[in-house]
Amino acid sequence: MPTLPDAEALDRADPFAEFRDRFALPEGVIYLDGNSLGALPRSVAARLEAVARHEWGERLIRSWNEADWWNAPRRIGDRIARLLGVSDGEVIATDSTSVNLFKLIMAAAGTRDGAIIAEADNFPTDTYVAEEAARLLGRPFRLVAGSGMVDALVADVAAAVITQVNYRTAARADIAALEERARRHGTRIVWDLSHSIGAVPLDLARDGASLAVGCSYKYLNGGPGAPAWLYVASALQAKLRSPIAGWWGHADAFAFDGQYRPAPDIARFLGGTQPMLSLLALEESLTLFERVDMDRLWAKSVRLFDLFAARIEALCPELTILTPRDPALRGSHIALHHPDAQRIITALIERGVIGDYRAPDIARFGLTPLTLSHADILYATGIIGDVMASGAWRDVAIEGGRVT
Ligand SMILES: Cc1ncc(COP(=O)(O)O)c(C=O)c1O
Ligand SMILES: Nc1c(O)cccc1C(=O)C[C@H](N)C(=O)O
Repeated sequence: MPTLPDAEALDRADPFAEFRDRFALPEGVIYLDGNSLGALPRSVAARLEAVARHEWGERLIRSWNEADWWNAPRRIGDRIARLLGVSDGEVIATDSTSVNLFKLIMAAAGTRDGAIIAEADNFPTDTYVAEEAARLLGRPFRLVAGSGMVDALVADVAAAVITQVNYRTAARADIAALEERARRHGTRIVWDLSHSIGAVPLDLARDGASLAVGCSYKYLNGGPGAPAWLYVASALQAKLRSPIAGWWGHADAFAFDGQYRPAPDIARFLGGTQPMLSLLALEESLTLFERVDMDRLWAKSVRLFDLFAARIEALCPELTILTPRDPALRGSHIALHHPDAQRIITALIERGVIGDYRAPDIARFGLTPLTLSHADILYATGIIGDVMASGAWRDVAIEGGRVT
């Protein structure tokens, strides 16, 4: 079993060690939930203060032009595009993931007849939105097990919603293989990359993906409720129509034209006025990624996972690792099965190890390479081992409350 000297040796060779100080993490906490809400980058707090006091407080409405607020969704989209492996002008930062899913499913399914399908084991918002889109369009709707998606991409399917990294198990789908199959049948896939972006290396252009959405408050550290993003490959942009025709998506917004004409480009997927404070917080957090090589970041995630998994296997025979062991088949969190996962997570949070619980029986731990050291994993797994060996979790009262 790996021990502290092993972890310290890995920390000495860690190319991302300097990033930890860029985050404002509280003392006495090992934060293993960056896959749900990313930690606060110190520079984001400073930027928010400057934007509020100066750009809003002093420059007032002039900041739409002077501080280029108006172009923030595109500007931030271009930064996100680099993490997706696509080009400038193909991504826009806006709305929530749920709203962006709605826009892209309606747009994609609107180009041809056919059913809408979604994964039965996906994060519920994806299935809710897909089913409602099918109802609005009068199309058949089918739920498919994630593992059955390849076979489900058949000729009568207009659009499929697929999440690359599953929110519970972290199992990772093969974008290139699914796109290849979808192309053969003229089906469009809307990818949800909420648990992928900023965690696993992505190359959507190479893999043939043309539509995607995702969150910014997880591995991108954009803050609670940070604006999400959407990607539409440039070749498709003029062919797809957003179901939300708002003035920010108009070809000439300041003409205040009575007739809606969608912008010719990615801006047609904007609705109304965008949340500037949140967008600029996200813009600031993305500066962290400017100097991050995603392959190297992923290599650190793999080291953190291997360390975590080896220690859990040695210390906690009652916990079963649900996440695939092959790095090519998973994302950057680890899921452990136990019938009393909620009590265990609550006991760990009381001891400063913050992970989360997903009903009914999964304990989830995010392995975010920018904020975690290998020694953190050593200490955290040591505490998990103590809680399991002592049975301390059995005394935890669950009072109808939820653990997010
Ligand atoms: C796969 C996936 N999609 C979407 C969401 C959330 O969407 P929204 O930002 O609209 O709440 C989450 C997590 O909250 C998620 O895990
Ligand atoms: N988006 C969240 C929220 O608004 C409240 C609590 C948690 C979340 C999450 O991000 C959940 C997360 N997508 C998950 O993977 O379970």
